[in-house]
Amino acid sequence: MNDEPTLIDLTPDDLPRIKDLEDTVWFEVQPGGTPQDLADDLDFRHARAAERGGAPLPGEPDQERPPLAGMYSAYDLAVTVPGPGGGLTTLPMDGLTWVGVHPDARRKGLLTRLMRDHLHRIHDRGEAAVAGLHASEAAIYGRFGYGCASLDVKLELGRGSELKAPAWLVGEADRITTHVVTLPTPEGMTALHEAHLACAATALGAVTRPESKATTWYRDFPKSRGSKEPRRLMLARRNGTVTGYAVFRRESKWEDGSPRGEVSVAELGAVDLASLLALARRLLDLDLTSKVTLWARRLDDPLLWWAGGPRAAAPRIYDSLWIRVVDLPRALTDRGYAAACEVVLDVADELCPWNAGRWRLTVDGSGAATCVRTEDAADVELPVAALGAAYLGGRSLAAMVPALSGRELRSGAVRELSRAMRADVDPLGAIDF
Ligand SMILES: CC(=O)SCCNC(=O)CCNC(=O)[C@H](O)C(C)(C)COP(=O)(O)OP(=O)(O)OC[C@H]1O[C@@H](n2cnc3c(N)ncnc32)[C@H](O)[C@@H]1OP(=O)(O)O
Repeated sequence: MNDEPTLIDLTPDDLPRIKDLEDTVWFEVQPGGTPQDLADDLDFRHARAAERGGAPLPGEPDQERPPLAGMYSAYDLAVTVPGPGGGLTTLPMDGLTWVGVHPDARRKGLLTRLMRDHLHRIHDRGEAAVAGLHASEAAIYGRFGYGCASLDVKLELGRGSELKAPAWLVGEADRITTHVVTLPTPEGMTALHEAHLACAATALGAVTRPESKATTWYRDFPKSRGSKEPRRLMLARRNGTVTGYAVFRRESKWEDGSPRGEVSVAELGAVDLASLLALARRLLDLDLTSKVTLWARRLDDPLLWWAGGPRAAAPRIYDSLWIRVVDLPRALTDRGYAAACEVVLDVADELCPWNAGRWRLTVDGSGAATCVRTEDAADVELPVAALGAAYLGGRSLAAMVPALSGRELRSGAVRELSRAMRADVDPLGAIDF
């Protein structure tokens, strides 16, 4: 690389060089893909890049615009978090995506510059108090203050697997009807978005797509999906009202003259257990298939236990949503708590210095909190990443504080905070973004 790259806003005019960078970084080239294909996927309000300086290098075409050395973008998402009194609440989340640094520019601190830019811009905009992401590699984002807040539990069930749900629930599931439509028609995408929002509001950890991307999220690229069918949407209805949905696609396979089709379920949401059961029973009984893979479930998922537990459902576990507290007092007061507590936190946060230092977090008996600056002695020292990891209530701060080089300075304070932040159930894995 020649000169130091300059950070710039990206616009639709940059699509050709965005595609050049993306193809080089990810080497997942879509057959027949064009720069214009990326236009709907990017949110140009958030798309930023590092533009390379200097003259073209030997072998490079002399283009009007220099190549990009790195880029990122983000979506205006929402995430469902613990609310006061055991309820749930949905908050804005700035979802980082499209992070890539050119192979020639890597390990020279460019991602570090881009991350500072991203987090400082979120803070300056003041729209979301937390940021989130899916990591391509687990070792990257802890250093930038993100903590892994939920797991992606992948379940694999054979066709016809028996789901041993209680009899009362089976009776209710029998009264749910399901039907399948093909995506991405405008009607299908509208129905999907409505179901997605309704179900996400009832599921801890669920991430929701922005309105602006609702119709384009699942665009179909027939050339690159190979032998897989287009995505399908299964909707569950009770008395005409949609109560759940699944986004899935099948891949036809045959072995020794027998059908061995595979079903991959990218999203499965339900506002109640009966709808979840009805959708799962239908997905497990699709003709010409032998295996159903369900992504982004949770370890205490009823489906896993109805199916017979870990031995039967072969769970594979990955890190799902990484959360970064960007505006600490807002983030800690926007969510609710399971128990009263009063602790002084001493937070380490180099990248977002406005969060660093001592904060008094006071939670009342209803689970609502205040969080104010204080000069009082700290009860707990902890890195900001620990608050991100505990944010959805799925991970125990008591386990994390010593593991993440935190320290308890008042006996019992970590336990108090840990209990207050915990949720009753595990968070669901987040949708892809
Ligand atoms: C939210 C998302 O979009 S996730 C997608 C992330 N993108 C990718 O994985 C695409 C392929 N990889 C890349 O484009 C690049 O290697 C990136 C973006 C991961 C890293 O960019 P770089 O500019 O090389 O990172 P940078 O030089 O700022 O490194 C900062 C630190 O992170 C470390 N680091 C960077 N990438 C990795 C990694 N993959 N694994 C472990 N450590 C890493 C560096 O060693 C460095 O550590 P140090 O501060 O102790 O020296």
